[in-house]
Amino acid sequence: MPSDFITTIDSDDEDDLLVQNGESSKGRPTPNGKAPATGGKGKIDEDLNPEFEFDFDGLRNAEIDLWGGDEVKKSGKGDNEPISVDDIIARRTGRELRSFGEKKRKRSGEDEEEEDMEGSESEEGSDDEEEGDSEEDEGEEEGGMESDLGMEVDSEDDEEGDEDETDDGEVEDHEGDDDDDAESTEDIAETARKDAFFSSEPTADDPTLPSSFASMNLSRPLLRSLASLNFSAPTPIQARAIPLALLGRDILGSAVTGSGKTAAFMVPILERLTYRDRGRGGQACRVLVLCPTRELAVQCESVGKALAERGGLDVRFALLVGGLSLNAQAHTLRTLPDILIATPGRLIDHLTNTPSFTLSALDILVMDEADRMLEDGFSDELSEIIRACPRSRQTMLFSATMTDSVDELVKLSLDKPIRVFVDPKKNTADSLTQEFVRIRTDDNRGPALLALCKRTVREKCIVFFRSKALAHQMRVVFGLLGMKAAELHGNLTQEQRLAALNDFKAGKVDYLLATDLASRGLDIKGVETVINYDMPGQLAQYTHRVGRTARAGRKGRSISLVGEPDRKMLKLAIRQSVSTQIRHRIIPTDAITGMSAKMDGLKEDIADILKEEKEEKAIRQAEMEVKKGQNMVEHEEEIMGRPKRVWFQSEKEKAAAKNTGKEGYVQKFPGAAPPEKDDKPKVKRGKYDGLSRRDKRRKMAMEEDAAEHRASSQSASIRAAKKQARPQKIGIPIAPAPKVKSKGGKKPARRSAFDDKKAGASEGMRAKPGVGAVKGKGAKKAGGAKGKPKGKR
Ligand SMILES: Nc1ncnc2c1ncn2[C@@H]1O[C@H](COP(=O)(O)OP(=O)(O)OP(=O)(O)O)[C@@H](O)[C@H]1O
Repeated sequence: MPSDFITTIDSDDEDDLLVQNGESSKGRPTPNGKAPATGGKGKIDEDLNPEFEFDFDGLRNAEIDLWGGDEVKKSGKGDNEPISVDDIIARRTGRELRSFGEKKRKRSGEDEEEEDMEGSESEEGSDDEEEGDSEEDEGEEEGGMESDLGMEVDSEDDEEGDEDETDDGEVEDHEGDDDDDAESTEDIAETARKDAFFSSEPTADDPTLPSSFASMNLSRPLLRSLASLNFSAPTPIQARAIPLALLGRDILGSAVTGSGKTAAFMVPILERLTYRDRGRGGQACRVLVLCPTRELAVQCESVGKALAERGGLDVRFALLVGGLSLNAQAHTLRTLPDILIATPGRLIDHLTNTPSFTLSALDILVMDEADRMLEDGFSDELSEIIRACPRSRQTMLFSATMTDSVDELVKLSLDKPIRVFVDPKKNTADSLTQEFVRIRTDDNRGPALLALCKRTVREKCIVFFRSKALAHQMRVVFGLLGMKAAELHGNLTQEQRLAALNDFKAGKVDYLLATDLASRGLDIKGVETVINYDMPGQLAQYTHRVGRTARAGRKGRSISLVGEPDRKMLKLAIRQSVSTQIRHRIIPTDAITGMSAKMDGLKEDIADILKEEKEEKAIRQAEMEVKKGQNMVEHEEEIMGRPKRVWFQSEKEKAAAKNTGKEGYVQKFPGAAPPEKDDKPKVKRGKYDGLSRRDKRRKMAMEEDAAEHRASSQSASIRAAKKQARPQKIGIPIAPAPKVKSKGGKKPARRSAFDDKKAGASEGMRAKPGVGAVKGKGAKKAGGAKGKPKGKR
């Protein structure tokens, strides 16, 4: 591997990458007035995927409001307005925090506002120092890229490097003929299983792939809608997946982050719903889209709604996610919405507790970020959901890091799924530049991040942390240093989570300090930089994190702080990327030491702010308790009269499932860091020890509920009610097809409820002859819904 393989950025100047990007550099001062470094830049421009030549002048996402869904707006503020760390900081420092954009506007508009210039002056000062610093640094950082990052990146060299690490599982893979033999036998067996499991239809190099949405025979309203969203041509995954999805095929879809996978399943869903039977009895929940996080579900719903509304389609959605009102959701469910977008936990809650809600008429099941959903952590919930879905459904799984491991997929009872993997060797977008910063000691991590943000990455940046506590602490530090940040992690209320996203999206804050909660699927326009404060434990996580930028053909960069323990992950990350996308960034030592001193000076303030926040929280909590008590007194009858909820998993079970998931995932990725384990000897704890009062009460209530439920016949009556309320199959009743034993002699032929004779399978799916018409033999599913597309062999 040649040592000049990776470009070294020898100062933390504003990288040329974003300055090149017309939209992002607008109005931004070029630090030091330096000409941007040219290394590799031209190459990136040339490498821009031509398939993403869309019109991106802000129209698209400006028009799809991803975070402002009705359900979200409903959660009003008022008495329970969350505590703002920014307010506490402002009170202490006597200075209100402003975003980078606001500061810039102020600076250019009102020169007299000297006090606002303070921060920016010091920023400029630090920029002026950069050149000298970086030169010094070059001297310090001897040995170029390889010794700096302590590794080689060429595949051959990698193998050599690996051989040195005798205790490395990866090395063993390369060592010894016996191992190779065993591995290859395993490979052959696995390949044979895959061949038997998946459909062998070629999709990747099919010359008949549609080059426009119009040639997919989509209905006019949908074409109108796509045009109004500026989706002028299908992305590669859309061109491959949409025609197959319209035919009702089970699909396993994978393409790099930000390549339009959401529309790849949403468009065919909407198209097929256009032809559903709307008569009495035809109404039912027909489509379920499962997402691993609430935010992703909100986003997915917004994309679907935007597509439907713009085409004037009469399709109703329901968002079933935790953190939003259960009652409102139950109410919507009673109206039998067509498409459910849900997170697993809340969906199961409704399946268990909302009378008459059932998935028995479901036609399409989609799992977004499916590899995540297939992890052990979701296993129980997933099995429960799959059990509730009819076998005859169509199933579509999508993810940028999709697995085609048969072991994991069998539980979904797929029917000859087709793998639609766009460029499976490539996991990151061509327009992404990945930078790595070597961190010598962990103490330097914080200062390095702050130096980077203070001097270089001033806005539109997501910073990923491994822990919620760290993300929160950093927010305080950012605030004290005058940088406006929001945090996004699981310790926040749903309202706070969505507010953080909205603020970031609107540019009210420059940094989103997040945990992996935000790593998957989120499509936030204009994110220029993703910083990994630490390397994540799994490669897939890394791929998704950095995939929050450089989406849909736009440019973006990731900057990862890499310490010694992250070496393996670094190797894996480099291995899966195009070499021209990799850079080594050096942050001047002076900048780090300076920042370190600043952080030391802030220690007391940080502790005080966190304490003040805690106290405020406690006061709010107490106030809430009082309110609750009052409510209880005033409305006791009504509250006690409500049916008791049944919980699918206790908190303990949930935690256990989560841990299994973590461990399982780490095993799958040999380079991954082990899950955080508590090595301390376990002291036997009381049942409710360590729980907050709220959690303790909740736990007690749950236990009571569970006990009562076992004794009562409630679930039986719900089941009976559900059975009664089960919607009829849509369309004209079709005489049951004579039972034909398939070759394997096991599964009965599938039917989709969309395969309505009246609409006609080919009409309903718009599968015109020659595009995807159903042919007798290939029509595996009832009505020929899953006939193989003509001309695709
Ligand atoms: N055909 C198209 N033309 C133009 N823009 C598109 C097209 N399809 C999707 N997009 C845009 O591309 C962006 C990324 O889409 P999407 O969020 O679906 O990506 P993804 O592949 O699901 O990413 P991830 O793997 O991170 O979940 C969105 O802003 C979307 O509006």
